[in-house]
Amino acid sequence: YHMKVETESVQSFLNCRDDHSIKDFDKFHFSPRSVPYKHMPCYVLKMFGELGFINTWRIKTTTLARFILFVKKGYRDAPYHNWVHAFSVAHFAYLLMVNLNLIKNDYITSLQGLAFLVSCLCHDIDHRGTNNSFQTKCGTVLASLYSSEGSVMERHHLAQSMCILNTDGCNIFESLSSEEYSEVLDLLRNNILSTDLTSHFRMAEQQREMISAGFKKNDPTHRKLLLAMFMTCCDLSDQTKDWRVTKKTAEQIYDEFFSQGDLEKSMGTAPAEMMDRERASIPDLQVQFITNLVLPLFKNLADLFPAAQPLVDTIINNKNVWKHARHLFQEYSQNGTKSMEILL
Ligand SMILES: Cc1nc2ccc(C(=O)N[C@]34C[C@H]5C[C@H](C[C@H](C5)C3)C4)cc2n2c(-c3ccccc3Cl)nnc12
Ligand SMILES: [Mg+2]
Repeated sequence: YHMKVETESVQSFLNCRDDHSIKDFDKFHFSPRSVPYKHMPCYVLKMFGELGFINTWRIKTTTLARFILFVKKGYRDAPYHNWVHAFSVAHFAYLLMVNLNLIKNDYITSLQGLAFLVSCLCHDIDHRGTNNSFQTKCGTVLASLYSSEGSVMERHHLAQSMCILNTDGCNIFESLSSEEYSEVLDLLRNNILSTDLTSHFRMAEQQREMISAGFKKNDPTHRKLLLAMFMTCCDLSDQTKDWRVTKKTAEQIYDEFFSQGDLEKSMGTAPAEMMDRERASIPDLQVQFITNLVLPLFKNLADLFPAAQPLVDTIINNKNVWKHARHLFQEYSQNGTKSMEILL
């Protein structure tokens, strides 16, 4: 059996070298969800290589390969919060570093870049398809562990990531010096905890001020705010792709949300509107989410990096499609059509 697992896992790292069907992998418009599922681990390895992390941080390829497979295995088969989501979030981190030359123009150091990519890959490990308020409301084990500090799920994702790093043959940071090691773990913690949207709302104001006052490259607070901003951009990067991608993502997210709402109803608690399939209007919720969260965030990014402006334009396009879809939904949902099917 072990032989089978080993050969299978080795196999999953060989086949992207000869996969010439993938073009534009380095471009903002590329959808990482179009990469064949079985090639994803190999493309993660490729991203580490292209960014120079394997050489700079003396990462053993076998260790990195094993780490990637353990991270992949750490994800559950949730409708949205699964390995494909993790791969797409990590891919956007790669796109930011490559297209905005973040390390070359020393917006971030190579160590911060390494931590950034690893954080994206690990940021939702072992997600159960239910959010923080569900953990606290239903008194789950994770809530008993972390609800006093908040960001319950994010603390669990961090804990799971640490477990993998402490697993034999998986510690990709083993060649780092002790101060580099403690810095990279600190970065992992800050990055993963910053993917809690509640804390994003708190930092959004400071990010706005930082951008308008002028970003200072050697200001440690600015660095922290910038990395937190990047993490949220990666987490929401499906919004920067064409309509088909954002529509499919919405289907997966509301599949998860509505299942949580059903669960809450069966437990006798009333779900939030966005979790309640009887009350939620997906186009309205998406217009709000894009207006209140996604657009301000990517406008900040484009203010600092003009090369990111096309992302803002795509987001505005998608928002207009949702606005246009709103009245289509009202018309169709009268006669019970499963609303998302009406959208091309
Ligand atoms: C397309 C899309 N729509 C989304 C609509 C809504 C929410 C959402 O959690 N809203 C909030 C709204 C307020 C203040 C906080 C805490 C709660 C109360 C719930 C956030 C997320 C959405 N989201 C995400 C996403 C990003 C990070 C974590 C989890 C997810 Cl699901 N990624 N893509 C999307
Ligand atoms: Mg998360």
